Amino acid sequence: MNRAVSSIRSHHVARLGASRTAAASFSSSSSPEAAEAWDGRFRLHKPRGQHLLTNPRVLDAIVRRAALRQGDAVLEVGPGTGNLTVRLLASAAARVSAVEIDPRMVDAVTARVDALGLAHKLTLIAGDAVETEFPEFDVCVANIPYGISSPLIAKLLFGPYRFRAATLLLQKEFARRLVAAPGDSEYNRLAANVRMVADARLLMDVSKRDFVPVPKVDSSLVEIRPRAAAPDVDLAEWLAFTRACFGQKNKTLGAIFKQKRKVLELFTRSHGADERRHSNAGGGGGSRRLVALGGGDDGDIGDSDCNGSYDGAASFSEEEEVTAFKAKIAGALESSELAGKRPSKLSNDELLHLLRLLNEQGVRFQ
Ligand SMILES: C[S@@+](CC[C@H](N)C(=O)[O-])C[C@H]1O[C@@H](n2cnc3c(N)ncnc32)[C@H](O)[C@@H]1O
Repeated sequence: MNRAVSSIRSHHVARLGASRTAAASFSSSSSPEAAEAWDGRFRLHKPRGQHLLTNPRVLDAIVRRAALRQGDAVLEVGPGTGNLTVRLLASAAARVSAVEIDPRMVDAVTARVDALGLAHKLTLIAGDAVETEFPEFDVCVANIPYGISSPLIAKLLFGPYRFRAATLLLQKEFARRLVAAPGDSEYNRLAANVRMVADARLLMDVSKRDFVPVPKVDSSLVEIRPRAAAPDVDLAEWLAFTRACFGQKNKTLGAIFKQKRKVLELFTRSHGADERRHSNAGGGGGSRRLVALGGGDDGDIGDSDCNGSYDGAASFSEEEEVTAFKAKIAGALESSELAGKRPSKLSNDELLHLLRLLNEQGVRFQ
């Protein structure tokens, strides 16, 4: 979110009559499939996730499942040549803002929307959706490049945005991990973090044959609804805690938090956090960290099981302190009765209970 928006093009040129004619031509019953087909006018870049969704019935279904309301402001990420964009523009939505990284796609969607007389409803933002500040929106509807799924969802859910729902087409396996519940074989940090702030559900599966060029993977449409009330936890602390827990999700929590390296890492961090808290007294540092997480950070909320690395070592004089610190961690685990449990089997309430006990003992993750 730190980088400036590279350019914004707003179009206010069309007449309403032209929009109505255009709107009529997007329903699958009246539009020939050729309207969505790719004519090969330039090379599509697979590393940019440029797989265009060309099945009009699937495109119509996505807009239907998004349940747009009269007057909605819609955010689309990666409009490509505009197959979804034109349907969003023809819906009840008042306006669509679309963020596209590839200038060739920006030109393609601009020309198409101009020709349909719908440009007055579209704001096209040329830039990287992970870095670019989004305008206000009510709903996000997008067939996104799958490579940015995790940072984009982190930005939507842990950034400053307030919106009703995001209806996103995602890689099928990623979608399954996103909606997994505690105890499911796919349950993971991503799902735990999303569950903390939102409800996520699968809407439908989409075959890879509905895209051009055909990708290696199938897709699923997912709806993510942020909860109205913010959870009663410092989210930056929670995200750092789940990183520690799920880094080795097949180990028990007792085994994870007994490791010398982990204890030393937490010891150093907790002492650093104490110093930061004292120097920041009354400063509201938690929320500032969260804003950074929305885009300036690595945006990771758990799609990769990564272990934090730590290269520090305790000096002799610290050894006793570290031993006492280790005992505090063990004490918190014991009173939670979760030492023998794997994080992937636990609900967020159980994990949150453990985090609170650890925090009470002065153990900090952020
Ligand atoms: C999967 S295609 C979807 C195209 C179109 N929405 C459709 O359904 O046919 C993803 C689009 O996102 C664009 N894109 C890739 N990375 C992006 C990023 N970081 N920010 C914004 N757009 C990006 C690609 O150029 C491409 O147009």
